[in-house]
Amino acid sequence: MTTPAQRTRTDGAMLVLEDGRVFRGRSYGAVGETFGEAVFNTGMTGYQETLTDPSYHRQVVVMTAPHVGNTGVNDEDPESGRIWVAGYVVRDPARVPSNWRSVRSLDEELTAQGVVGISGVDTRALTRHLRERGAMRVGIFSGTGLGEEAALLERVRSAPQMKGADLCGEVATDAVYVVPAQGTKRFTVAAVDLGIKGMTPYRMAERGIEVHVLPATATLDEIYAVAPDGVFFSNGPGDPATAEHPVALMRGVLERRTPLFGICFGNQILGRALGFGTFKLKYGHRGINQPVQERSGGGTWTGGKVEVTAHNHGFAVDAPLDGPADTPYGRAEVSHRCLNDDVVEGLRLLDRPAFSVQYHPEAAAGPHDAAYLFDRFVTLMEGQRA
Ligand SMILES: NC(=O)CC[C@H](N)C(=O)O
Repeated sequence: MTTPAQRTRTDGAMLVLEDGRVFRGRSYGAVGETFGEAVFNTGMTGYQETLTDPSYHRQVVVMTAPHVGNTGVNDEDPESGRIWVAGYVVRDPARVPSNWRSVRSLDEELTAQGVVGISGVDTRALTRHLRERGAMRVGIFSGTGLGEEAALLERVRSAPQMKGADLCGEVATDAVYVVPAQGTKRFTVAAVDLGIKGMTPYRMAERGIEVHVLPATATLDEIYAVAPDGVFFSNGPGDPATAEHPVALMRGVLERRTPLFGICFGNQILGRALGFGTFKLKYGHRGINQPVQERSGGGTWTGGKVEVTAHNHGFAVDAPLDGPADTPYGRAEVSHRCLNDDVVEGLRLLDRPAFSVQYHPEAAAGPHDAAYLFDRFVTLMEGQRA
């Protein structure tokens, strides 16, 4: 393997999109080749959290922020034990990282983890292309992987699609683990790991919740064996239309009327459990400054407040924005919508203790506008005890 120090900055790399558009740049991270779905992330900060978010499994992430790697890599910020993105595209990588927590450069980290990237790409032009044409398959090639454009294009076109991909089983834990409550334990939550980010159990733990993280293949009996006050369904990669087992599990939880909270993939699973469809967005939402409005009112629901939120989703729920709909589990309404494009960003049951959001209240790196959703989950569990 070529180390970043050995490599000359002129080592060429090529990015080939499924529709035939090609971008040339320099090798960044590991040398070799990789395939995935090309998506763009508009966050100006949080590249470590992005890289290690399991929901990015099989995606090649294009950063719109022009300088990436400025603060290097530390051992505290990862959302999981490894980098999950399939490939990484940046414009201008930091040559000298600078931060008091930095232990190595991002280039070194990508290389050590075998993640193939490309730098020196006009990421603005690439992002505009993806916005116009939609997310699509892509390949990055460097070193001996560089070859005839036509042959490379052929290989990109034979890579798997994100639509129809069933990926939770590839990223979720195999064994149960427990994240202890901080301070006095108040509640027990069973969290179904569909690709959970490390910050999520932490946000619950700091509210006195002991979190039992269960594999995506867990059964309803295994969930109830921990005597949960609430059940949580996490974020995760792939197409929610394939997630038959999580949908069946969630229906079991809804039938028992156990307080339920879902994030991102968990919101899509709730949509499906209620009988709504899901669909693929043209290019998705990925960034940390998306405006979302809470539509639901009453109690702790604000009926109009706008929050700035972190997103990473390429699919969405198809549910009616105009008022509650009847479902097998009572009335359900769209609780939140994205102000950019009216995409459903949250669901709420009116007759059972269950809600979910499409975005990320655990939000590392920030913003923390939506942290109240964890308090709302606590309130549901308190209500069930009363
Ligand atoms: N972060 C997530 O949970 C993503 C959910 C789903 N894989 C999507 O892309 O929409």
